[in-house]
Amino acid sequence: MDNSIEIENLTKIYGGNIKAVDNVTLKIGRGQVYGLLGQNGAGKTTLIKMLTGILKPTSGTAKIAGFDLNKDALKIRQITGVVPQDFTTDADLSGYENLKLVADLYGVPKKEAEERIETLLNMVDLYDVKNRRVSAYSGGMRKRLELICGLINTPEVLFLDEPTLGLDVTTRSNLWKYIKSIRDEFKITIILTSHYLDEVDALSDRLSIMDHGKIIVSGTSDELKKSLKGDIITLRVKNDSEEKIVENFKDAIEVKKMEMGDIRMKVNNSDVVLPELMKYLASNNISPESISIRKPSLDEVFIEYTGKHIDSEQKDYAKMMGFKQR
Ligand SMILES: Nc1ncnc2c1ncn2[C@@H]1O[C@H](COP(=O)(O)OP(=O)(O)OP(=O)(O)O)[C@@H](O)[C@H]1O
Repeated sequence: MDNSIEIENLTKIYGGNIKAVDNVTLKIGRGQVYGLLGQNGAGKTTLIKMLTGILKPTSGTAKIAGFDLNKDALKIRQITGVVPQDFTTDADLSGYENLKLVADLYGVPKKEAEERIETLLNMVDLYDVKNRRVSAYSGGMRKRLELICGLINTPEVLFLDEPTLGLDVTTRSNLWKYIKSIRDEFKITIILTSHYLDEVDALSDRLSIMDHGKIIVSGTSDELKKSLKGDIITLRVKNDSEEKIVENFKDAIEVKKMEMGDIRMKVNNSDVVLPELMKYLASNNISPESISIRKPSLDEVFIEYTGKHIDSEQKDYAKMMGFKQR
């Protein structure tokens, strides 16, 4: 497949010792939605900033639509669109005025800009409110406006950094509809960073899991789920019983104590192991607080490859506390 992005050994070290992006090598095919999944602090934003020419890499290189990051940063800025995490639109201006401003910044000729703005506003169902001040938009409407601001220069590659961060569940899935229609209509490459598993699952053709600045694993969501092989039993018991259970079931494909007191057991066949487990708990007078069986999900994939939960809620709260709104 024709690649839209080719990254080679890209590294960013902040202040001499914070390795935010660590030797990333990755190829991203043209016309795909590519998900970068990782906890806050995994290095996703830093990677995007380098790929859009905003931040200079410490070492390594990348080509965006054939342009070299270290030589053609200006050109890269012209052919990419970025929708950052924080709002960039001006709340005191109308939706239309914001779009016009961005079009002017990119030097889009007047007539072309008018046509493009109209098409984009219709695409995300904002045409009827185009003259309303952005301060009167809902969070979802404003995000839709931000989304099309990133498309004004008809980019070859669109970067969406946590596009639905802080939005409620309904608004988030509503926004997914628009992201899908952008992909289908414009046939551009979309790089999407997110710490929402369902979002990356629903939107990405392929994805990479990032952790501590590194790409841990890449593939389609199905490939990654299939790579897990086996059912997952998650069990929560009182603390002093955990070690005994882990020891007793050490012949499972994998058994380990997780953070928050869970025991995670990967087994070939949960239909066989579950009755054994229940028998063991009963005969040892251990009453489980909770027990669940799951076929591999993207959540399990994340745990398998990073050794931890993605823990969205806590991070959302942290994010919301510092969420910039004008
Ligand atoms: N300007 C900066 N100076 C110093 N350290 C930074 C800077 N920007 C980011 N970092 C650090 O680099 C690491 C990666 O941050 P980055 O923002 O790229 O992660 P992320 O996965 O995008 O998370 P988030 O979604 O919170 O932005 C973190 O440890 C972060 O604290």
